[in-house]
Amino acid sequence: MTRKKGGVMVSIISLGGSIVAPDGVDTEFVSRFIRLIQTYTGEAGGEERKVILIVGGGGPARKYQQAYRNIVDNPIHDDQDWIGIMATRLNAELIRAGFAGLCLNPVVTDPSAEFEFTGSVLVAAGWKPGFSTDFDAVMLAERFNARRIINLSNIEQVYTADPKLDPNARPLDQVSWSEFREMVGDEWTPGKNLPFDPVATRKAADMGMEVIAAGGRDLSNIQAVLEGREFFGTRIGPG
Ligand SMILES: Nc1ncnc2c1ncn2[C@@H]1O[C@H](COP(=O)(O)OP(=O)(O)O)[C@@H](O)[C@H]1O
Ligand SMILES: O=c1ccn([C@@H]2O[C@H](COP(=O)(O)OP(=O)(O)O)[C@@H](O)[C@H]2O)c(=O)[nH]1
Repeated sequence: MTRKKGGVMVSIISLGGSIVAPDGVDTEFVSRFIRLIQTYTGEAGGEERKVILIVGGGGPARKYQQAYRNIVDNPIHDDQDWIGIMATRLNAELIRAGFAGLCLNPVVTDPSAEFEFTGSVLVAAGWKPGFSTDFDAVMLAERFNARRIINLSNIEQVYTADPKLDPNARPLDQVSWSEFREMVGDEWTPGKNLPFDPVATRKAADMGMEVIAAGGRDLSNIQAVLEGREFFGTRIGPG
């Protein structure tokens, strides 16, 4: 999550579309979340605090992808992904504009390209087919030498299996990359609901990163994660 260089600390947050736009936009959550980040970046924590938010597609991404699958006989993976990407960009544009003066740069849609980060907050969205915004978050973490990604979703912890499908699924406080890879598999499926996508998982594991998976709606818990205090969630990391 963090990089301390020249007194600047950059936190990388993968903001799940499921909490920004579960169906339509959750405006109450979005305004409360923006206020939290405004307060966090505004406080002097001994160094300048900056935040990069990578925003997912949520309900609109899945609905439009489903509509496309209903319309054509042989839906193409890449086209499903491009539809999802556009939903991430719409959500991201809303968040960027919501930050007003704190976010001075355009939404980043290619984490490998040159871009400026002059404000306190930078907003990123989907890039290209083949993975989710989790992968874009890993790319940005690599670029900013961050060891940690905060992954906020509609679920408070990672479970042994999808708790919506498996009643015996157990929540985990900690899970190693190798165990997690067994859970999520290796293959990318457009629109798939997973705590962290398989392609992002491979890269984050190779880089020895740590992902903190936590619920997006508990703002005091998010603050605790940002400030390096005790929190409720799951640590995914090297074994
Ligand atoms: N092992 C697991 N642990 C927790 N959630 C899982 C797991 N496998 C699948 N899921 C599903 O992943 C969902 C979160 O992914 P997703 O809906 O894509 O969130 P976001 O939009 O926040 O990225 C959960 O609500 C849950 O149904
Ligand atoms: O760089 C990206 C980011 C997103 N997507 C597509 O957009 C969808 C929605 O993004 P994401 O899964 O990150 O949203 P969230 O799970 O947070 O709602 C994904 O399932 C992919 O189909 C993509 O192809 N490339």
